[in-house]
Amino acid sequence: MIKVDKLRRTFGPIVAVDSISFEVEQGEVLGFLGPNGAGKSTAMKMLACFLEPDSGTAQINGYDIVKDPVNVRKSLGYLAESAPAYGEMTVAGFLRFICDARQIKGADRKKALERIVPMCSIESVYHQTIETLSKGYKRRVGLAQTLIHDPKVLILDEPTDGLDPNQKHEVRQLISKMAKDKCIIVSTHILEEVEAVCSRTIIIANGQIRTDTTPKELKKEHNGSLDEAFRMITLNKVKSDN
Ligand SMILES: Nc1ncnc2c1ncn2[C@@H]1O[C@H](COP(=O)(O)OP(=O)(O)OP(=O)(O)O)[C@@H](O)[C@H]1O
Repeated sequence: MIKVDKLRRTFGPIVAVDSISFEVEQGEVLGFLGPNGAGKSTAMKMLACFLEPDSGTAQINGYDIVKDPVNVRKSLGYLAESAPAYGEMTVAGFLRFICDARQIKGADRKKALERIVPMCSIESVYHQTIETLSKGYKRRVGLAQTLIHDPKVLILDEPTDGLDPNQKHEVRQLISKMAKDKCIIVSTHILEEVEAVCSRTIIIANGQIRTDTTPKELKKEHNGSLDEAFRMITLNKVKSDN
């Protein structure tokens, strides 16, 4: 469902994403791990057609991100790192706006909203303006926006950022519940999140893929500690670069 082929992006002299290739199948939740500035968000933005690659490409649900971005956007839900939402809109107004943009109308709209509002636990803030919401609720509204058209592919950039432990747990459960029918990439700094929701993990550092394995294997190879695995895999290379 996701096939990434030598995707590369630079910003002036900075190589943010350095020719990465990987595939993700339906039913997989791929954890995208890496230190600050590793290139995770840049890679996700390219997959979601928010940023053009310098070279390379990717197929999402069979559509090419360079040649067919409209169909790519229809096939996927993308939660950006700091989900952009219009502060002055109410949650209800914002979700109606997203439905308009995605051409979800009439009975389908009613069904979509009845599904998504309880799913993301935003009933209590539904008529509140977005600028007055706490960080956690803003994140949940972002998640509702991402899921409203029930896309096959989900690209979630730090979906639990800003949530309290209960909300983190809820969102992880939600991701696990959806996983069977979808193809999901989740970026995170939280190693326990990788264990909780990911069937596979890619560690990226300096724009390159350092490892592509299961969280279980990764732990096994590093004395039962994902923390150590992360440090060894990311810091080692930084040391040898310097
Ligand atoms: N618009 C931009 N202009 C210039 N440099 C950028 C831009 N976006 C990203 N970069 C640079 O590209 C590199 C990768 O950034 P990116 O945001 O993809 O990393 P990340 O792994 O998502 O980091 P974090 O975990 O901190 O969110 C960094 O060196 C960053 O400064």
